[in-house]
Amino acid sequence: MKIDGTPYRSVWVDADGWSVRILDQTKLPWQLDILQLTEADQVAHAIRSMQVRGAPLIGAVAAYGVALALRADASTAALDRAVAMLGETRPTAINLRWALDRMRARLHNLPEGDRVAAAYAEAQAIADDDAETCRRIGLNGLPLLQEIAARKPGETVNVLTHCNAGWLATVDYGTALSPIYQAHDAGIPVHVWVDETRPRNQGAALTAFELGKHGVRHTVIADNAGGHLMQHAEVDICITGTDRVTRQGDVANKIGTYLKALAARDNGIPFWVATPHSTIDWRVGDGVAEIPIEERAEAEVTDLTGRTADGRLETIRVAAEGSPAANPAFDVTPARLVTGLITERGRCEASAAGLRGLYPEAG
Ligand SMILES: CSC[C@@H](O)[C@@H](O)C(=O)COP(=O)(O)O
Repeated sequence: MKIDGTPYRSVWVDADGWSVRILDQTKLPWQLDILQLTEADQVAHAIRSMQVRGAPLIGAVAAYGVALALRADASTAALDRAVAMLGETRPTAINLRWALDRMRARLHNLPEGDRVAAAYAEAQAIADDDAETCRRIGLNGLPLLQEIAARKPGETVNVLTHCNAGWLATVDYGTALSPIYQAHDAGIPVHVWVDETRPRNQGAALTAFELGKHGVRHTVIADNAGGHLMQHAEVDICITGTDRVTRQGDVANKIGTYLKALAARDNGIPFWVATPHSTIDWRVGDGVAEIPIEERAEAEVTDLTGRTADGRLETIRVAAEGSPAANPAFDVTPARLVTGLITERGRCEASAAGLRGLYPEAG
């Protein structure tokens, strides 16, 4: 996708042919900082500190992290160490484990001398696969927005989304935002309600930035506003991304997604979740019981970061001094509240049967 006319992916290999470039997402939308990663430790830090975030993107960046580790030491022990170290950076998004398992499977049995080139090729394949997958998710989600537009000709199609599941969260195009970009490009008058997504404000900062750069009409709302807007017919459809879909169709996503799904159900509004194949965890059934939920630092809740009028980035405390905070970063929306899943293979019911129908070869 583009920023001010320049095309970007959210991760790429530098012109030097080996170092890895990312956009520092802790600085967006205020500064466009491109970081250069040269060691696996830096990749782990980038994922942990959320310089890169979003389930598909952390998988792809971790894959490049393995390549960087092997460049320093191509032994099997180093491969295993890198996979273990990178795999511990964030617990909820299954794409991380999916990408690292794929890297290990590809590289483990190769002679040491062949591993570095093969690691870069595999990481590139993961990144390219993600971009194409997300493009297809857009194509497969587009009819949902076209149907709404056909029901109310000339009127705005209002979509509500949570967190950032756009191109910044993937390698390109995004998941939840991909159908929205397709619809906008096709001339559908789409408008997006952007949940601010406390505590880290990925909606207000990243989704709003992306949509603005693409010229998509949008409005940032407090997380608590969605239910009210739904009650007053201001939302036609909710579309979110996900960090892990279970084989029975439960969906983990950014904290607060579950509450939006409940409000959508109460108001008869379709609640769709866009997911690439790499986000489906066939080993897990009951998402509420089994998906590990990341607990992040209290400071993300007690403090806020933003830009001052004179252009400085500043973090201030908004919670009462001394009050403790809890920060579960994700929640699980049970399949019964999900209208359906949008995948690169098409759309399906959020259920074991629905997923099996699209992925008959799975586990
Ligand atoms: C296509 S991204 C899907 C999810 O990863 C996204 O909705 C989300 O919850 C991201 O959380 P984050 O904590 O910013 O990594």
